Amino acid sequence: MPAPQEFLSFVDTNANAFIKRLAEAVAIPSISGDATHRADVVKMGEWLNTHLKAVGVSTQLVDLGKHTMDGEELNLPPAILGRIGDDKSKKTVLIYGHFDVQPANKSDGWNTDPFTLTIDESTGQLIGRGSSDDKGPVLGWLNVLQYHHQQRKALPVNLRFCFEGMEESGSEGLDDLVERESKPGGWFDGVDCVCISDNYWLNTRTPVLTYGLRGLTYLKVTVHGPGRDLHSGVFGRTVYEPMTDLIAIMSKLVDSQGNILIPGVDEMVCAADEEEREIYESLDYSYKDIESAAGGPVALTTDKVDLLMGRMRYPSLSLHGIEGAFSGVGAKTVIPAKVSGKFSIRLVPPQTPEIVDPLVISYIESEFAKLNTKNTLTIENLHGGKPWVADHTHWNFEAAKRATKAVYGQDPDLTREGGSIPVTLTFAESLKVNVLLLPMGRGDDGAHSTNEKLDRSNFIEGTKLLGTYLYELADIQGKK
Ligand SMILES: NCC(=O)N[C@@H](Cc1c[nH]cn1)C(=O)O
Ligand SMILES: [Zn+2]
Ligand SMILES: [Zn+2]
Repeated sequence: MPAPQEFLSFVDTNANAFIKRLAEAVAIPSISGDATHRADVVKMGEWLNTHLKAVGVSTQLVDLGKHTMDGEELNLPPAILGRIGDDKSKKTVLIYGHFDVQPANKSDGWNTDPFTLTIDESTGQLIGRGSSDDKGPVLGWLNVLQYHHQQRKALPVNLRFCFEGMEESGSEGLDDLVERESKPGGWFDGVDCVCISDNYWLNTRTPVLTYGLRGLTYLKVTVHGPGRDLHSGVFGRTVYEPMTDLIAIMSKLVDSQGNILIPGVDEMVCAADEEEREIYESLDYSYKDIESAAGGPVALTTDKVDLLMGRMRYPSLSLHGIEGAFSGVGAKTVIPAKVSGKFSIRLVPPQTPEIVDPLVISYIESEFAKLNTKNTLTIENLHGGKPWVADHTHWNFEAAKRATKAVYGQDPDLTREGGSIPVTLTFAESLKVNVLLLPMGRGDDGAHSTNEKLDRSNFIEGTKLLGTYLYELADIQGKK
């Protein structure tokens, strides 16, 4: 059953109203990683809940309890469960998305206010934090629902929803909820497949379906010693300096070619053979795509296969920042008393945080011991998640392939994503069904970066894609 022409025309006719709704969502700075914005994450959840109910979805806000962030105890933002349709003759699809965003300040280098959706009429870009990750895709589902509700059309499948407000901060509390609701009689009982729209095309041209995600382990290494910050003229060359020790440690984690220096971590992953390299060779990609998305000529290599494998099938270690270090303007001559280095490792099968963390911790401790310092070291895991790989020959992917061909007139590339959505594996394992990643945005959207954008055409055609996928699912031979 192809998507009705009436649906496709409805999306075109209502495009400006959909963009206006996206602007409302972007205006709520729902930054999950910043305690001062916790009320905004809750507000964003309430906004989404109201909009879901307005298009006929029955919802429930679920309290996920409390957590501690930066030493402060906070209420976790409630998750939203939704359901619409209970027709036993139809497939039941679970949709996941998140309504929290990464931090953003104009001073980071944004050309516009990050929380005011700015429409660049010359390029068609909708610029604002969360436009692509993940408010645009979540609102894409609202757009699909609006058509069916307003035009009194039955959906081709039953839908279940799970939206959370902590994805950018480790999805705390969500695994327990998913495991509980996947049991018989739970909210997700009867789900036949899962669809997540929360990643990106590889480039700006070719739509993709994604069948893998890297896992993550995020670590914080703290070095402290002096009782307070010190004057470097008075104390320099007389005391062990925490920042010097931390930089020594951080510099031994990864080299400038991206090789992970922690013994056993890179070695855990087998090398790709020729047959596997051919899979990457077939993808529409060039080092120029990564350089234009990165905004500079900084690719590690011009070899497309090595670049793609670096992103999709090998682990990577990135240094993110140093808390407690002097970072202001001017030339403060301070010796910081306590500094914390933050870094993460993207993991691929067979790596998990449980396997990799002990290697990292024992390596850092042994390197720290070599420094012969009197300072003290502590290592914490801030959060993590396992990698995930799915069967891309499943009917769930086949439906998405047909939908992509119908909307974009081209076959999608099949990719593994370099990022992480930890709950994906939880869905796959708890429900024992296929999970599909069906991205809306392009590879140069700048998710997590400055000037994040979603192209107007990706929002509008992407909405058509999500709706068309539901019609193709209804049609396809599979369970039900
Ligand atoms: N769009 C998915 C995404 O951006 N996921 C994050 C998850 C995360 C983990 N810790 C902080 N964020 C990612 O960085 O891959
Ligand atoms: Zn996301
Ligand atoms: Zn993200």
